[in-house]
Amino acid sequence: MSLVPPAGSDRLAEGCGDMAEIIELIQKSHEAKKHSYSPYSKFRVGAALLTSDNRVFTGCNVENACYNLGVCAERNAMAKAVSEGYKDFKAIAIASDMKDEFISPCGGCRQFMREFGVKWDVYLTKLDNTYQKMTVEELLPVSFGPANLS
Ligand SMILES: O=c1ccn([C@H]2C[C@H](O)[C@@H](CO)O2)c(=O)[nH]1
Ligand SMILES: [Zn+2]
Repeated sequence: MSLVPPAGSDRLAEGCGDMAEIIELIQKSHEAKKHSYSPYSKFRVGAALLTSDNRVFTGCNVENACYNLGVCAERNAMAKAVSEGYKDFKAIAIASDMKDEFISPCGGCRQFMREFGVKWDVYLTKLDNTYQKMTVEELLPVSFGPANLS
């Protein structure tokens, strides 16, 4: 587990580009969470996806009166990126309002992530900005992917 300095504190990030990048990504996932449309679960989630050319695509969960049509924050962020021509992903940060637990992506989102490779990073965060970093491979071992169809 690692501790991310609070917003506005750039000191720890100085001289450490990667760290600054991750802090920013986590902050963006919290921003995205503000747009969460979750009147049924009342569980807000935001995601910020970093592409290999350093673009960020954000997403939030979007629920529906027909419950099963709801879409997760992570999948919305990935679909936004892919639909704009970006599918090389470096990392995704996920934020919820949980204080005591790291938000963990659902099985469907893990499979959706896996479509775009297993060697990229997923930052599971808590409200206080502490995070757990896992690769897609760690989240979904022994997975089924595009190569299995060729
Ligand atoms: O990682 C997660 C976990 C849950 N949700 C959403 C789905 C649903 O809208 C709500 C409750 O499960 O949270 C996400 O967007 N991402
Ligand atoms: Zn999901």
